[in-house]
Amino acid sequence: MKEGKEGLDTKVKRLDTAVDKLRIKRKDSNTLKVTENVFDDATLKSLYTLSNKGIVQALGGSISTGKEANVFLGEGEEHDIAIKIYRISSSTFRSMEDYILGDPRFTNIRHNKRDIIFAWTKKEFRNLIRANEAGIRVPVPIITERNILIMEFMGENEKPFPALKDMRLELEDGKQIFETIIDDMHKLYTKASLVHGDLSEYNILIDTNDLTPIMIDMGQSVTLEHPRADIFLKRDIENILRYFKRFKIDETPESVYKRIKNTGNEN
Ligand SMILES: Nc1ncnc2c1ncn2[C@@H]1O[C@H](COP(=O)(O)OP(=O)(O)OP(=O)(O)O)[C@@H](O)[C@H]1O
Repeated sequence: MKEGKEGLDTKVKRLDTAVDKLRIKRKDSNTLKVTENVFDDATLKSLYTLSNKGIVQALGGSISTGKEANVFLGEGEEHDIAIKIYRISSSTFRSMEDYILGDPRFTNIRHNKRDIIFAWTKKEFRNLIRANEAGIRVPVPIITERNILIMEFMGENEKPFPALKDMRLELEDGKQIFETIIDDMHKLYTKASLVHGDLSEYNILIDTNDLTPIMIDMGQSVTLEHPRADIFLKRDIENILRYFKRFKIDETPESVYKRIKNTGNEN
């Protein structure tokens, strides 16, 4: 039966099947209980679509409940995946609107909450693609379906890598991570033409095998044409320098700003 033409009963039955399917397969018995408010009908339907496509094989435990989104572990076609679900009931969508409206990639968005959240999800997907193509370590995005973003799971044995804020680092390791982050910010600016916009020790995970920093949470990242791109860049720099002060970094906001924008010494 064609979608849109089915009766309410059929629809509800289909959603029930979706819940059952996910329930049977889910690994963590608390997942649905903890997160009932995430799984509204529309979101369940999207999960069901992703499950039918084989992209989500199973829904795992909750990794995080953030201000706007929940992140779950999932089983993908070949590897573990991270499933980021923006809550339709998110209360911060006004600020989302500010970031979307200054972005020339999203000029035709209708100004209702749902459309803004779907656009936001796509925006994070596209930003991750651009960052990945610029050679920055980010979760490789796989697909979006309305308010759901599926991406590479950054972690091991079903445990996400720790955030930078939770690492205890030796001085030399801290210095090395700082250098990589500035390099990444430079690549993001000059190659991907993006500014992260919310960069801090909270939105950088650390691969514990080789201490590579991994940038995450790129929904709010903006293109350089955005009227506030430069303000966001300066704020990102301030955040990073504030955190890395403890590693006796010999840089100022001005010197880092120059390094990030410098296009002169590319090989
Ligand atoms: N691809 C991923 N692989 C593993 N863990 C992830 C991934 N993406 C996000 N996480 C985990 O989920 C947490 C929240 O992710 P993210 O910052 O993208 O969501 P958020 O809802 O914007 O969070 P917040 O509101 O706290 O800023 C991260 O700190 C990290 O622990």
